[in-house]
Amino acid sequence: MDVVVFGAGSLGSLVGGLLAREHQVTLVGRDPHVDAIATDGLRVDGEFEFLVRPDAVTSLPADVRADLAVVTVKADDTAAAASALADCDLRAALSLQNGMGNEATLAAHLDCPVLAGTCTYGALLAEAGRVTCTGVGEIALGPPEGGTAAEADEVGDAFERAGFETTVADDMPRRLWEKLAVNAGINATTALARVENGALLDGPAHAVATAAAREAARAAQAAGVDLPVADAAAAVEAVADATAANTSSMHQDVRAERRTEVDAINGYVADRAENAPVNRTLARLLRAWERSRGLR
Ligand SMILES: NC(=O)C1=CN([C@@H]2O[C@H](COP(=O)(O)OP(=O)(O)OC[C@H]3O[C@@H](n4cnc5c(N)ncnc54)[C@H](OP(=O)(O)O)[C@@H]3O)[C@@H](O)[C@H]2O)C=CC1
Ligand SMILES: CC(C)(CO)C(=O)C(=O)O
Repeated sequence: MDVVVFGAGSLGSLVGGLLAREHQVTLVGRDPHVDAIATDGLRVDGEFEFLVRPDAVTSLPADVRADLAVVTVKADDTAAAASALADCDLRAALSLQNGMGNEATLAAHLDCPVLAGTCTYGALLAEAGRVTCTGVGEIALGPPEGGTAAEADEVGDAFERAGFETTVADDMPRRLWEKLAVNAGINATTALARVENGALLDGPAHAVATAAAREAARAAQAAGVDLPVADAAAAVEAVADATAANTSSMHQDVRAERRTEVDAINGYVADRAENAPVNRTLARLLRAWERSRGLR
């Protein structure tokens, strides 16, 4: 497969690096990372140890043709990524981003089927030209509205051949909402409390994280998705346990003084639930912090 990975930061570099062992990959990212890959290749370490030499560019040339575009920018950059990809001749696109609404943004710009994905691999861009896999997880992908599609089978097959733990799923709406509930519970709570994910397993932040996830499950139910409230709270606990030593992506953003994905996570829940005081409060606090840093 010819694959464009748009957003060669932490996750995009890991996914692109793994795909490049089997497929023709072009990474779209920023210098100095792109320059280092073009010069010395991309090193993947941590749970893996290999060097690959994918193409790497800072912007896509006009009229690119590819079988697949994998989108791995932060949620706020999805619209810009979609318009950069709009002139390409693509057979399919796949979002592996956290937060809700990315597939709809891509579909509004792209003239190809857009697939939804959830990803539980952990990735950290360690330095220019080197990405660390901090945890092997799973990629689930399928049509965002659920059901099956030939493109999902083809993309799933391509990921499997590249060595990913892959599930082609016919229940992506439920999976997307469950991942949203997990991120709603863990990300903002850990970012504001400045704690690692494992600190949510007990102690004062546990109730905040599980309450945010329960609200997300109620918003899912209001959207017609069968996500039991107890399952959402249990998912937060299971992920906090499995990733206890992790600094969540939102906590990393706050540490690095970067704008967060709060609008696509807690903000999304707060806007869709009839009553979501915990998500609304978490979103307001994060937005207040972003405002104080000139990030919004
Ligand atoms: N990291 C992880 O382990 C996981 C991340 N995710 C999700 O994946 C998504 C990406 O996360 P992550 O990889 O950590 O984020 P990063 O910020 O590390 O990566 C995104 C990269 O895309 C670049 N980028 C954005 N717009 C453009 C553009 N127009 N042209 C070229 N490059 C661009 C960014 O550059 P710049 O910053 O300069 O704009 C950045 O380098 C998020 O939704 C996250 O929640 C999901 C599961 C695991
Ligand atoms: C699963 C979790 C919470 C792992 O840290 C994550 O997706 C994130 O940090 O964005």
